[in-house]
Amino acid sequence: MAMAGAVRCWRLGAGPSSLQIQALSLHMSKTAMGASQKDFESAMNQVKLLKKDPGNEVKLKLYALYKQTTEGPCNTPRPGVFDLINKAKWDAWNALGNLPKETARQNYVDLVSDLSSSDSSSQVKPEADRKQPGYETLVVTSEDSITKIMMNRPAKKNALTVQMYREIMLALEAASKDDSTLIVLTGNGDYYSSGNDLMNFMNIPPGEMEKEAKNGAILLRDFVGCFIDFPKPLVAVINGPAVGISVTILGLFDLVYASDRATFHTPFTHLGQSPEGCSSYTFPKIMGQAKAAEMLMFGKKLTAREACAQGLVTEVFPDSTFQKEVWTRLKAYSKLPRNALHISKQSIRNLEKEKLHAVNAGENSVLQERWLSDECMNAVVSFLSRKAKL
Ligand SMILES: CCCCCC/C=C/C(=O)SCCNC(=O)CCNC(=O)[C@H](O)C(C)(C)COP(=O)(O)OP(=O)(O)OC[C@H]1O[C@@H](n2cnc3c(N)ncnc32)[C@H](O)[C@@H]1OP(=O)(O)O
Repeated sequence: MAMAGAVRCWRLGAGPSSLQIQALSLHMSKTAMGASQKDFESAMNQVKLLKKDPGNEVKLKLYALYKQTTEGPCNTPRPGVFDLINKAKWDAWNALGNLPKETARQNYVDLVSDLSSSDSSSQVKPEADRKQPGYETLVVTSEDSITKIMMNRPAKKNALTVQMYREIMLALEAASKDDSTLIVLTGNGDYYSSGNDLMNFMNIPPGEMEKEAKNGAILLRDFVGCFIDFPKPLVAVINGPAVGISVTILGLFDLVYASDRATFHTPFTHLGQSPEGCSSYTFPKIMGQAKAAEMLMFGKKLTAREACAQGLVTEVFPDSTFQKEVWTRLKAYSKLPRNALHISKQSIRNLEKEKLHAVNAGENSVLQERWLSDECMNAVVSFLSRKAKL
């Protein structure tokens, strides 16, 4: 809503200390002898420096006080019923009745002083301060109502260790309760993720195989369950190639943005394994039976553009502008009405939740058996011995 004079612009400007000093001096002048014309002018300048948009209700109040101070009581005709913005402004001004100009000026200065104080205390912290502590395999940050969960094992192509599955679940749990509007999952480095860390299958004492397979299936059930039940919009920012489970759970995301460098690969048969992440249900729904079979059964690797054409990816961006374009888009989306967005997500998901949990349980019990098979063990040993052969 544009409002002449009083609330013209909200732009980046003075640093916190100068804002605090000006807020303090405004506060001191108002308590001493009533606001002067100079205080009023200074407050008008101060409004332009606010970093945080105070919202339409406050802007209307500022507008009304500004008009009352500079022109006195409202005596212009009420704008027509369809001129919504000017009508709201007129109503706010008119509501001040015969408030004396000096009182309006004082109230304007007081209001700006309060806004400046809260604005300076809520200014954006540097990146290091925004990083949430307590994660070893992730970097979790919150900014612009977006919580970003970044997988952070770039040297291992963000392969998912047991610790990483657990930390992602914890980060999702925290994000479901924080004040963010959107949640992003992305990867650090050249890969989005190379899927399950094949070392998860190693160093298991011979007698413990069945127990470990059972534990793995429980962990996987809970991990995928978090994505099924997640109440807010989930966005995957696919910065590079994605393999295995990092691909299959994409069917549970709301938006998937990919760099044109990304690829999508689910080599389950090659690994003696079977699909998980609810992909045996979501992929045929998303891309049709034939294309899903090519990926999930025959391990066909898709380019980002192919994955987009098949409906798995929302949009593909050139790698050179990927981060800039995606984050501009997400920042705009994060300003949408939060509750409406969350309710829409939940309405869509609730239709499928029961089915998805049943699919998740079924996939995991099949996988639990697969992990004990020779086919699976041979594939893991073959990957791990590859390095030794080089
Ligand atoms: C609790 C259990 C839940 C199970 C859920 C079921 C999930 C299933 C899946 O996700 S199946 C998919 C599993 N992933 C893979 O099969 C990929 C294996 N990795 C590769 O094929 C390659 O590493 C690559 C194509 C991803 C990348 O190749 P390249 O560019 O040549 O890089 P490097 O191979 O040299 O990799 C660098 C470094 O990272 C290690 N690494 C990469 N991916 C994995 C992985 N998935 N598991 C373990 N380690 C991985 C690789 O060994 C190198 O390590 P090094 O530097 O040699 O120590």
